[in-house]
Order: sequence, then C-alpha cells, then structure tokens
Amino acid sequence: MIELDSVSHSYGGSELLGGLALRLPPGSFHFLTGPSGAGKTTFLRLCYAELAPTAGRVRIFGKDVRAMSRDDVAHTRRRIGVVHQDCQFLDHLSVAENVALPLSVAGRNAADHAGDLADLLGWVGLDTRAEALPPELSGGERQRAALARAVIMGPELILADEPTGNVDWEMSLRILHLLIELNRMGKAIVIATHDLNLIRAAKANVSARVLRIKDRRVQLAGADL
Ligand SMILES: Nc1ncnc2c1ncn2[C@@H]1O[C@H](COP(=O)(O)OP(=O)(O)OP(=O)(O)O)[C@@H](O)[C@H]1O
Repeated sequence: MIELDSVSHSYGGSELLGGLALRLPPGSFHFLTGPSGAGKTTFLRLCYAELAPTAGRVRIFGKDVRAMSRDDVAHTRRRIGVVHQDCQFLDHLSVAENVALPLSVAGRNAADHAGDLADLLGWVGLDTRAEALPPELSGGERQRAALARAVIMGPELILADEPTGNVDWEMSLRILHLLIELNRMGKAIVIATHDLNLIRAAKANVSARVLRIKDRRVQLAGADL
C-alpha cells in the first residue's frame, strides 16, 4: 500500500526521518510517536503525496510519488482519508457540508450520497449537530467531524494527525475506538500522537505496530512503552 525506501526529508535545515525503510500493508495499524518537531506530520504528508522526499523513494499504491501526474495525485488521495491536526474546516459551511465536501471535490453529487452522509454522522455521534457551523463545535465534536470527512470517500488508508489532541481521555478513547472499528472493516490506519496512554489503550484491543522517532530516526518501539 505504502512503501518507503531510504526516505529522509529536509525543508532546508537538518534531515528528518533518517533514511526510513518501511512498508504499510493493507489493513495494518500503525502509531507514530515522538517529540514535537520530530517529523510526524512530515511522514504523513509524504504518505499523502503532499511532499516528495528529498532523499529516497515513496511509493503509494505502487506508484512512485515523484512520477505522479496531477491526476495520479488526485486519484491517489481519493483512496486516502486524512484527519488534519487542526481539522481544517470551512467555517461558513455546516458540519454536514464540510463532511460531504470531498464528494463534491471528486465531482460527485452530494445529494446522491445523503443516506451515507446521515449514516456517517450518526456513526460519529454528530447527527444532531449536522447543521451546526464548525466554530460552534467542541473539540471532540470537531475531531469526530474531521474523522467523518476523512472516511466519506471510503478510503483504504486513514492518516490521522493527533486525532485526540485537545480532547479529554473519555473522548480520546471514543475516537480511538472509531479508528479501531475502521481498521476492523479492513482499512489501514496510521495515527501520529504524543499520547503514549492512547497507544497503550489501543494495544489492548488491536494488533498495532508503534514507530517512535528518536534522534531524528524512526525505530520500531518494543513492548516497553
Ligand atoms: N513547510 C515547512 N517548512 C519548513 N520547515 C518545516 C515545514 N514543515 C515542518 N517543518 C519543520 O520540520 C520539523 C518537523 O515538523 P513536523 O510538523 O513534521 O513535526 P511533528 O513531529 O509533526 O511536530 P508536532 O508534534 O509539533 O506536530 C520541524 O522542525 C518543523 O519546524
């Protein structure tokens, strides 16, 4: 699904990710952890064809990111759902309109998918907030709306950047369990998080690999979390 060979990235300063070699198979569950600035978001952006690595090669669904045309990038991204760290809503659109936005971006008629949208909002517990505007949402509601938007296109892979940032523990668990449910439906999941307790809670429920960025290198964490 995603293959990284000897991947490093530099924005002009020091190199991040340290020549990472990694495979993300279909249906897998990965956590990525490490200190602020370690390169977690950079890793996710590489997996979403938002960046090409400055060294090494990233292949997404078998295609080298550097060889992708604009159409390839658009097609690839339709197969990947992203939960951004800051959610990135359009504040003048309702929750339902924001969640449905990927459909219209892909040229589909959102009205044809009204049933799916209602089911999805119900699944994340936002059916009664469908007409609210994003600034009216709590942190947990924002994160769940962002998750609903990430899955509306039926992606095979979900990349979630701190999906439990700014929510309490109970809500963190609720969001985690939605992601575990998606994994059980066969979707590959990658979660970038600072929260080691979240990783421990997940490992009790799902077989997940934990990647830890330390000293600018990505290592597979052991059972000592
Ligand atoms: N567009 C950019 N231009 C220049 N430097 C960048 C850019 N994006 C990220 N960086 C730098 O690259 C490093 C890694 O950033 P990244 O956002 O990947 O880290 P992170 O592990 O996700 O951090 P956090 O946990 O704080 O979100 C940081 O030093 C950051 O300042």
